Amino acid sequence: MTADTLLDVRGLRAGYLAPVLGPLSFALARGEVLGLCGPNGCGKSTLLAALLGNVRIFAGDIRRAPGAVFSLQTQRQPPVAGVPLTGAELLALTGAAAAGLPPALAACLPLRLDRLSGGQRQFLHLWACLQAPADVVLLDEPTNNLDPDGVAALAGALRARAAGGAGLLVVSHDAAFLAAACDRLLRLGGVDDAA
Ligand SMILES: Nc1ncnc2c1ncn2[C@@H]1O[C@H](COP(=O)(O)OP(=O)(O)OP(=O)(O)O)[C@@H](O)[C@H]1O
Repeated sequence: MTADTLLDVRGLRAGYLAPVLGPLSFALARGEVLGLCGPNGCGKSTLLAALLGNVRIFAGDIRRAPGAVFSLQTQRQPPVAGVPLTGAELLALTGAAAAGLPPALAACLPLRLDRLSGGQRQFLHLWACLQAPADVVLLDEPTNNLDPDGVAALAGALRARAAGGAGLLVVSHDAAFLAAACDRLLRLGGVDDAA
């Protein structure tokens, strides 16, 4: 691992009762946005979970930079119905700064999350993850529910976060978004992946 390497994955096979991905090898460096794509069920979400030690590792090695802090946005938003939590409070919970939020979203910050639209809520949830004080940011389908302006704003925010020194791994089926936001792509195709 070099000084800038945040993650170094070698020959990883991971899954549940049996492996669902790999063997897979790749590295992620500071300042880099790595896109992760591939068909439904090929193991993209499982890979994110494996990086945090949340699924079974059958083979291989995951090396993390010592002391690196990880932030994960999953496809499942936490339930907010009936919870009097505002957008501003959500950002405070993860330590995320509001600076850089698109103005329409910044205007939503004083409002309860359960009174926002699905896209507004999605954007604030992923902003809370993206801008948390982490070295590695893992995002799973962050463009879900976003309109084209939101997708463009998100791509810019990812680039800015990487320029600030983080490393990002972003799962998406949106090829145009990945092309706009990422430095390179890792394509998963099943249990014979090799990168
Ligand atoms: N908790 C689980 N227990 C057992 N198998 C699971 C579990 N979660 C996912 N799987 C299986 O692992 C495989 C990979 O799932 P995963 O969610 O990683 O795919 P994905 O590439 O993220 O898919 P999508 O593009 O649909 O989000 C699938 O065959 C799925 O059925």
